[in-house]
Amino acid sequence: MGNLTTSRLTADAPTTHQKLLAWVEEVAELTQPDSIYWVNGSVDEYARLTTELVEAGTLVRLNPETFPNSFAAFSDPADVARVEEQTFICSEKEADAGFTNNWMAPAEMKGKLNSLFAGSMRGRTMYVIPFVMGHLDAEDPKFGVEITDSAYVVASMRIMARIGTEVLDKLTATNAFFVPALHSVGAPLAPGQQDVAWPCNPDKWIVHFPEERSIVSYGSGYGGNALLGKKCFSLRIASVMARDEGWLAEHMLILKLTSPESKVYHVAAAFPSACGKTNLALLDPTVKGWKVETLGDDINWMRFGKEGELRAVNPEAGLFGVAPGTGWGTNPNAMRAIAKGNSIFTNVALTDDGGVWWEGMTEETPAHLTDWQGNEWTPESGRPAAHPNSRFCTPIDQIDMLAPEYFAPEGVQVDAILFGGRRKTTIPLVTEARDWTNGIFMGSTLSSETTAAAAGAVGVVRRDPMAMLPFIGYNAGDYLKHWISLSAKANPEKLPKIFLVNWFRRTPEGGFAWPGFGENSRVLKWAIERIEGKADAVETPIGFVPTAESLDTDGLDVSAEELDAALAFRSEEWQTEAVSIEEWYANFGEALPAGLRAELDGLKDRLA
Ligand SMILES: Nc1nc2c(ncn2[C@@H]2O[C@H](COP(=O)(O)OP(=O)(O)OP(=O)(O)O)[C@@H](O)[C@H]2O)c(=O)[nH]1
Ligand SMILES: O=C([O-])CC(=O)C(=O)O
Ligand SMILES: [Mn+2]
Repeated sequence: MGNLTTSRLTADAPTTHQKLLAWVEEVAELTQPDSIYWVNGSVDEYARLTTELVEAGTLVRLNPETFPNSFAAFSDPADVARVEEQTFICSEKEADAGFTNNWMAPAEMKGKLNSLFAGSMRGRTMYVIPFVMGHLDAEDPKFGVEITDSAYVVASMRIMARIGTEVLDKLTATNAFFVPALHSVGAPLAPGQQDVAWPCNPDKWIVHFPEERSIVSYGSGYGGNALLGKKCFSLRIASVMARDEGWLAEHMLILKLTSPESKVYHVAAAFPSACGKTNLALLDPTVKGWKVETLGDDINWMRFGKEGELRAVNPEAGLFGVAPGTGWGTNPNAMRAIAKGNSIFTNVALTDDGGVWWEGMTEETPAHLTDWQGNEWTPESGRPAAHPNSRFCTPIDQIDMLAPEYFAPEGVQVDAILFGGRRKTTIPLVTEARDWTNGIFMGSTLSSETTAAAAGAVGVVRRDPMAMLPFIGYNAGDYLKHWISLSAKANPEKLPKIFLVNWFRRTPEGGFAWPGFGENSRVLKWAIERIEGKADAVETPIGFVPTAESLDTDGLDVSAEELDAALAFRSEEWQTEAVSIEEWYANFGEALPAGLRAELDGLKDRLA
């Protein structure tokens, strides 16, 4: 509305932060919303917003007896995953975005975005969400403000991040810097026009300006495209901040492991989207005497501490987990967290008694469901009832096994780093790196089959350095250099050991060679025993792999053939792999750190 004048806006706003006020005014003038609402993050506000979303048909309220205070949303069928093809890093220089990112000159992109956003919020409310990633009482809290015209985004952001009045008050009191994160579903309403349940636009743009540290997202309402505190801020923009400030923003889970001798270890693990982070973070160990507690399931901010130790913090406040495959058998801890309620499910199926269901949730398949597209569904329908990238969004403090250190701004000391991908062949269950640089080599050459978490083909092997391919906010060669140069700050005694893992290798018959999930605790146990100098290993050209006796297989229901298929280093597979790594490294040109080139040369020599 043209009558949202500067003075009225400023008078109503719950802040005196001049930059924030100026930005809110500028966006309102451009996007022309009906009204502006400052999100305070309260329980009452959440109740009101979700009730409105139910009335609008965006949310379905679930049965309060089985899923208290929980809702299901169903997206447009064309808005179900991150859109990597439409994701841009708009640095001043193209070289600073590097070959892994889409790039456009900032001025040109801003021209395009300005025309898309002109009037884009007509007929809608513009919500202003103050948020902080990481702890509000961190030494240097990382503030953001998301402006969005989607109440679904507001409700989801309340689960995923620390938001609202307390954040805004500190942002105002310290006159701190914040990352402006602008989002519109790109579906303005003409006067009297009826809204749809999931407004969005076929034209989608997920844009980052790394020098300005700002984000603009248009056309999608889906998770990673629209909850801008998550991948856009905490990985793409944060990776640039981390490069400049000397830390690491990584796509990693963080877990705490306690051995039978009550020794405490922390493990960080980078796996690409839909490759097992949430599941490992909530693991129910099958090895006796070992305890796992959760710190984070997706994002890890790490820095070297005063004693040269690597410390990790989870900047998020919720889980945005892949629903299919999450079940009472595979991940009971996630199921218990979900059962406490206060969750938003997106693109799952509905049961006849007002609950949710997805493939793999229960052993028995319900006889009748409403699928994620609102159609009648029976086991004979011949299609999945839930979308393969359907998600549960649940507060992290509902996890019974949450480690108390989650609440500590100084984080935890990392003892081991795992890099893992989804590979049918070649990559053994676990390989320990020869040393730190060799471990960075493993991370930089990580590969995985694509999944439903991003739009596009599924099952294609691609290199995904540190599981960060879609999330490095700058030149990937500089990113690898940053990993190497940061290690100079480390206490060599305290550098984590690095391991390459693969839960997804297949037998010749095509099944998974390794049962995965809780059984992955056997691999964690081996890794820790390597750190303690207790477990044996065989040296191969790619690193150290477990001996038959050193991996605890007590009570494991796996045949000798399966175990061999999971564990074996096969020279012929690695001949092919080395060629593929060479091709991958060629993309970096001069930007490839010399130490990593030397690692590849060393591998080739050892394989020859
Ligand atoms: N076979 C097998 N499947 C697994 C294992 N761990 C996870 N999965 C499946 O892989 C899919 C993705 O697992 P998640 O733990 O949600 O993956 P994620 O890395 O957290 O994914 P994002 O949230 O997209 O980043 C689910 O369908 C899981 O059931 C495992 O050890 N073995
Ligand atoms: O970002 C999202 O939409 C979900 C997610 O965790 C991923 O894709 O890695
Ligand atoms: Mn996850």
